[in-house]
Amino acid sequence: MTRLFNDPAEFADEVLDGFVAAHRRWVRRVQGGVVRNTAKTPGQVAVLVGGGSGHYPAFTGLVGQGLAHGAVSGNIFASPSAQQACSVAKAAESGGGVLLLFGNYAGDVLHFGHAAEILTQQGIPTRTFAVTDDVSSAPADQAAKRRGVAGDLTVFKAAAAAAEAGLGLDEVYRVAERANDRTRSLGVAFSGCTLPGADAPLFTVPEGRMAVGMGIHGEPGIDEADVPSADGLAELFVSTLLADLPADLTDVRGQRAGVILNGLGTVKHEELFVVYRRVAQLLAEAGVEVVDPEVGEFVTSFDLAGASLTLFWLDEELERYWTAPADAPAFRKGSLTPAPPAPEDLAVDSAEQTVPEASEESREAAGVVLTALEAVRKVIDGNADELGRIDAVAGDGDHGIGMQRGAVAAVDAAREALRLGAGAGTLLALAGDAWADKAGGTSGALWGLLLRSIANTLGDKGKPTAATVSQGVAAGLESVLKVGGAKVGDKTMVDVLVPFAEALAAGVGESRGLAEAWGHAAEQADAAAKATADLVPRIGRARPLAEKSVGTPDAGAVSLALIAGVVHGVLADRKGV
Ligand SMILES: Nc1ncnc2c1ncn2[C@@H]1O[C@H](COP(=O)(O)OP(=O)(O)O)[C@@H](O)[C@H]1O
Ligand SMILES: O=C(COP(=O)(O)O)[C@@H](O)CO
Repeated sequence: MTRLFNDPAEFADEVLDGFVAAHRRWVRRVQGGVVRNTAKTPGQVAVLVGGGSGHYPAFTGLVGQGLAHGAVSGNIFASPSAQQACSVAKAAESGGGVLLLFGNYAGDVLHFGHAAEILTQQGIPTRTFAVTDDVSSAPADQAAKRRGVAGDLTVFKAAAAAAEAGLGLDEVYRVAERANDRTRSLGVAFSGCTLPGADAPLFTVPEGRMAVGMGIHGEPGIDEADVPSADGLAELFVSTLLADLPADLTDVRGQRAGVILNGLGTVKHEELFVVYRRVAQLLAEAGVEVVDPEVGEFVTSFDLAGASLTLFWLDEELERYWTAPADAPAFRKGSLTPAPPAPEDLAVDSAEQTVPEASEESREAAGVVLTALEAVRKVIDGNADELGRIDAVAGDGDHGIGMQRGAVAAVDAAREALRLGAGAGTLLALAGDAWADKAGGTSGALWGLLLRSIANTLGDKGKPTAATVSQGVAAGLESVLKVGGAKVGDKTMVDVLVPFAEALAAGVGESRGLAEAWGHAAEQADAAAKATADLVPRIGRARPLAEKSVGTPDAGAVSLALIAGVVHGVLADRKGV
């Protein structure tokens, strides 16, 4: 239960403000996250870590000498945006390129991947790597599908120490990959977490029972069992992880391993030490030599009651990086020579925004686009709680907040664009970028793409027509399919976007006006969204909770249908559109 918060939608930003205020020796705030507050080493690879909030000390608490150069910080349990990652990367990089490290979650993969493309195009060589240490999230022969949990720390630490040692970008990437190959984690949960403002936990575990293999956003595990003794939990952890070894390791006797016993939110350090006592005995009995074990909180899951064990199988190189000194707000090891503080003035991009020239007709249409976005904002505001509730049935409960943050940002950006004289295309493009930036998460990335695709087709020259709008929606659909990889029937927003785009194109092809064709398409969208209740999810976070989700529609499908409906209202009010 989270007791102390103000506006839930502002919680993650306010966490960041307070964190930075308390840790100025290590970090400074930049757009999108934090960077080290110490002088840069020219030519050093900048290792940036990131993901959603709610996992402290991941990710911001791991920024400092010997560890990350910066952290990109999203909303609670939602990946940050590509814009945030670009902004933090530009503040942190010092000429050696950038490695973006994050856990393997859809939104993170989309946003960090897009950021890497943008940064590389802008002359900053950038690579990404997704951590996949959670053995419960996929079988060993599908290790690339596994989620990233507390093993984030071993990969972050090894890569960052390699960067600190002066290795180049490709070499630092190689170290991250090797560290990930040799890291395995298993988590358990005794009760769920409750996000700020929510009146119920995101998920529950029956009293006296334990979810085995549960992920850090309540993703279901592989089993449920009675809550064991501390020794019993240690035995489960160690036996499971010794049965899932890296491919190049067959006999653990004589091997050296880093160990992390991680509290997931509300398990006391004292309880962890009791568990660790037995973990250490069991590893010694198996002939494993433990190196620099860590017991505490490293990657949490808000106020979830649970714990995880991570084994990091070391070779000579990985051990050097695992044991190298580090000094971050939430992780200190050894002693190092403090770097001088960073200069006061980190370059801030303060150039006045301008917009390309637009025709009179396009500027007029931009006003209609703004009205439509205002209607979208209103309908999302009115349904945010319900969207969160639906998303919590099988997802992570953040869809309402994410859509709300996206819609608010889109309207603000669109108003400013209109003030600057933008045409319809530019206004919608800026709104889409602002949506993706503030919403984060999978749907933020996809909504940003969708709006940008429509914007590109509208352009700033002539009056948007039914045909250009329909082509824009079709282009948006194509991008969402390509980038998101979902198909019809997977139980996502695609199940609504496909019939919507098809009905719109058909209506426009029959020479109906835009408002009429859109209205018909919106009815199809509404029916398609309702029909997703019958589907079993095959992609995204809802996939593992497949059965639980049947009977509830997909949150992203519902929000898309709501939006299609209110935009029709705006178009219908504009006779002749
Ligand atoms: N690969 C995908 N392609 C299209 N839509 C997707 C995909 N994955 C998830 N979605 C949509 O995103 C919605 C979840 O959005 P949101 O909660 O904002 O993101 P996250 O799951 O990253 O927190 C889902 O309800 C679904 O409609
Ligand atoms: O939840 C997270 C990312 O989830 P997405 O579904 O990818 O948005 C985040 O907490 C871990 O980075």
